[in-house]
Amino acid sequence: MAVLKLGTRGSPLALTQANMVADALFAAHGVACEIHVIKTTGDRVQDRALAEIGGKALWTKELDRALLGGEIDIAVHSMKDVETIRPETIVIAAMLERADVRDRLVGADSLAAIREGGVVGSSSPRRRAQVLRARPDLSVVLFRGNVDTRLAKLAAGEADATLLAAAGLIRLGRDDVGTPVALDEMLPAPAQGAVGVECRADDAMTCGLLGAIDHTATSRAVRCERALLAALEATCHSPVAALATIDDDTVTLRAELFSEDGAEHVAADASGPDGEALARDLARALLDRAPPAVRAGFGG
Ligand SMILES: NCc1[nH]cc(CCC(=O)O)c1CC(=O)O
Repeated sequence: MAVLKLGTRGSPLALTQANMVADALFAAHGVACEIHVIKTTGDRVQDRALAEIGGKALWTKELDRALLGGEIDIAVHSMKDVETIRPETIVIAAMLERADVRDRLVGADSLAAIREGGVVGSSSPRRRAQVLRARPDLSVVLFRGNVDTRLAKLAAGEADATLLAAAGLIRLGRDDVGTPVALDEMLPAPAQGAVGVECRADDAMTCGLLGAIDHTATSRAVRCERALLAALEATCHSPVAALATIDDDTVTLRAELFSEDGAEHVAADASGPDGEALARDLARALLDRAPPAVRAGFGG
């Protein structure tokens, strides 16, 4: 194998993550990667909520096509942006070790410190519901674009505060930005902080190379969180937070579902040896207890 053709989106965060994968492959096998930047629909459309224009497939469709067409050998994604159901011809063959899973609040030291009636910028249904749950007096306005675009909107006064994933900020060397929000206050999005690498299902050699850079605990946790999304039939509109942690052979999954306006929620947690079975059971328990306004966000 001369070089592996690595496909990625072109945002600064995507490129940083692509280079992390290239470095890991070089360290493990001495294999070099050639980085191919692929523009996705999600990168082009910046003025509407993701959920409104077609969901997470906006980030993956073009990379899937390049992968299946042989233009690239591997595709690197933020796992948070990868749809729950993937084509059978593509496998998620590795995940890098997960970074800080928390959200960071930028513009205020805590949600409680935001001025009465203030404005938070976010386009995530989960963050919106969590913010409104904690502070029903706030309003949440649409904020999209990459990390720098969002910080520029904040600096321009379009909102009093915004929320960003700590993982993205840390990987961009912006660890100085914002204050981490405690997990008890704000559970993250499923798969937040994890970088995944996909290859063609029939490309055994590349699957093998990727297997060697897989961080097992991260993969187990993220697969559990993704199994929860599948069992909930969550879409990109669904306000859902979840975090799986691994302790020896035991997976612990915490999850919370919200109504769109954050006024209602259900939360639950469970532990067991089989993360995916655990996720299915927890999904059923959550949906059984969910009031109609929460239930409305799930089930297709
Ligand atoms: N939806 C955008 C997105 N996808 C992944 C990250 C950050 C990195 C990660 O969570 O792995 C972000 C930005 C954000 O939420 O602040």
